[in-house]
Amino acid sequence: MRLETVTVVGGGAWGSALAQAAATAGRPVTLIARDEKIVDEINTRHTNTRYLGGLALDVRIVAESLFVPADIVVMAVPAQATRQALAAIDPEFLARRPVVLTAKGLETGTLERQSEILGAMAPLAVPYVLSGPSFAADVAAGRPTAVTLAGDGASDTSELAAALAGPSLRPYAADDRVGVEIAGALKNVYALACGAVEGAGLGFSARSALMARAYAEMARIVTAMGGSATTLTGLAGLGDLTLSCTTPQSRNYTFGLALGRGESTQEILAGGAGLAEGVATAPVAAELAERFEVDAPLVAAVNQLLTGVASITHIVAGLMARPLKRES
Ligand SMILES: NC(=O)C1=CN([C@@H]2O[C@H](COP(=O)(O)OP(=O)(O)OC[C@H]3O[C@@H](n4cnc5c(N)ncnc54)[C@H](OP(=O)(O)O)[C@@H]3O)[C@@H](O)[C@H]2O)C=CC1
Ligand SMILES: O=C(CO)COP(=O)(O)O
Repeated sequence: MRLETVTVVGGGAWGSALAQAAATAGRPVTLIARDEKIVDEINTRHTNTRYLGGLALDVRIVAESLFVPADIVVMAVPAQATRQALAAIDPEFLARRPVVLTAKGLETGTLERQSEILGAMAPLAVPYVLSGPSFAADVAAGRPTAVTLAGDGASDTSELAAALAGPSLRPYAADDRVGVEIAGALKNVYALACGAVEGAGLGFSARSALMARAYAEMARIVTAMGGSATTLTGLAGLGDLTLSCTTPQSRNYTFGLALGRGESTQEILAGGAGLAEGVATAPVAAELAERFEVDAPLVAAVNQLLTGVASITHIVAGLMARPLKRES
């Protein structure tokens, strides 16, 4: 199959960064942004100041407001917007083509993963998931990043990985699409928790303990949902959990910092916080954990914090008082 041209759907930070990676690797790339002002700015000034500040974008990136078919389609809108963005694309343009899903979240209401949404909206598309430790600012600036690109084992992911690779973006091919999708969504929930621990001044020992227990919880959820725990040892699991749980460069971590300092979810949202996918994903993850009968106290704790039913002091005391058990 020819894998030369790329269309990236989503004119935000991540879509622009992925378009930049494709362009600097010499691939013809079109970036689809729904905001005409952003389309115009990218085409004329070669910047996307709203989402990437003054960073210079590759002049070869062509921005459009309407979908342009390509050999590879990359979806890079927020997880809750993927269904709507796909609805604007004729499914025939996606049929039998690789569609790379990059949003890290689970859909409210349906509880669906991104590939399930794609399956409903464009059943003949060939779904892949790209995830891992990769801030848009780093990818766009050409700093070295490595990610997991997962198919379902039925298709040749290595060929697609080669078609997406560039000097600063190194995709590793994998087959556990479910594991990668769940890991990417859950790390945002745990990043909220880790930010809250720092915001409440509970110390880095607590944060590291939380990360390790989050990893164990993630493994229980992933395996219950049909993914592999081994996937979590890689970039999309340990790699992204480590990145997002340790720095305020993560929007989820920053949202958690504010929660830990005592601000409510509503106050933080009203203050114009950047996209924090974990906020919408946390209740979905709790529902899925219940459906798959998985013990997920940390997902539950994040939901308590987000809804404001308990203070962080109370929540942490509850976690510390859980019955002692063997580590697993
Ligand atoms: N930023 C990052 O470092 C990374 C982000 N991701 C993931 O990528 C996804 C997108 O994040 P990111 O780009 O950072 O988010 P941003 O908030 O930077 O950008 C979101 C973009 O999506 C557009 N959009 C929103 N709703 C729709 C819609 N219904 N139809 C079409 N376009 C829409 C927005 O348009 P408008 O400007 O008009 O509102 C905006 O261009 C998230 O799931 C995130 O977890 C993954 C790895 C890294
Ligand atoms: O997923 C990311 C880095 O891998 C980006 O994290 P945030 O969405 O929390 O900023």
